[in-house]
Amino acid sequence: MKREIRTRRQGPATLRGKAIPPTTTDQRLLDRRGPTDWVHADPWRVLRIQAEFVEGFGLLAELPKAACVFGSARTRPDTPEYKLGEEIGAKLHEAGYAVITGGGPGIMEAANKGCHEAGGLSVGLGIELPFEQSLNDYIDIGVQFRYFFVRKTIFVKYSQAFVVLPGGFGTLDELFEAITLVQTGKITRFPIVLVGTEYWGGLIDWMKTSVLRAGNISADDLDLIHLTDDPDEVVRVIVGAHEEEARKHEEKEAVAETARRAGDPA
Ligand SMILES: C/C(=C\CNc1ncnc2c1ncn2[C@@H]1O[C@H](COP(=O)(O)O)[C@@H](O)[C@H]1O)CO
Repeated sequence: MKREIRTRRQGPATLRGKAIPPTTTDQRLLDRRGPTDWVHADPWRVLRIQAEFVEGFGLLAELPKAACVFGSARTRPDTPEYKLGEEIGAKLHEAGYAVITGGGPGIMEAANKGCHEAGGLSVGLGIELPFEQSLNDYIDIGVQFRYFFVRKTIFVKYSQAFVVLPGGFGTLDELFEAITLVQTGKITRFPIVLVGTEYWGGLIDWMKTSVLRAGNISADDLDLIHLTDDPDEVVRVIVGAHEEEARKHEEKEAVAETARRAGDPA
């Protein structure tokens, strides 16, 4: 007579006899008792990080072409910089771009406002900070991130240009990240426009007199940055760079097509 062996199937695994645990996977999932310190452990964080990427990619996958606008979180609405941010937001929309910002106050709010009120698509990628802060009121699509580095990836992935108005450490961080990505060829088709000749002039001069002179960058690297005060010029630089890139792309495609035909006797 055949011996009856206690068997448990657990996903793809088969467990028999003493290998069978006292509870099922579902029981363990649904039972709230037990330690909770795993919530603060790195493997669980990795899943949260993954979830932020999934959320961001999913929400923005169908975003049309877009430009990021960066600048100080502290700029007040009654300042010329705020007005400039609004104007740039509106003009980017008129040129066919969605506007992406960090979703906060100051220049971010100004650019979102300009774009939104002009009828454009205004996006805010917020960040969880030690103090309570909600997304500004002029955002059509918003995401709140836990992790700065995930948010930065999303800024770069879903925009085709960076516009940088006067700002502090956060703005400088975003500016230099963008320059580094373009300089190292990690991103292409990516105009970077600094707005505010008086504010940024000193930094550009220092790059020329110190950084370039020391040989730490090349003269070409400085060409990656455009500097202006004029919102129309901001848009002209971006549109011009993208048209030039599209032309180059078409040329390349035409050369490839000719080569394909030449190698194809049909
Ligand atoms: C300090 C204040 C609010 C901070 N809130 C922010 N919300 C969203 N994004 C922010 C915030 N602060 C910085 N950032 C990011 O950095 C850039 C601005 O930094 P800066 O140091 O002010 O130049 C900005 O582009 C954001 O992406 C006051 O209420």
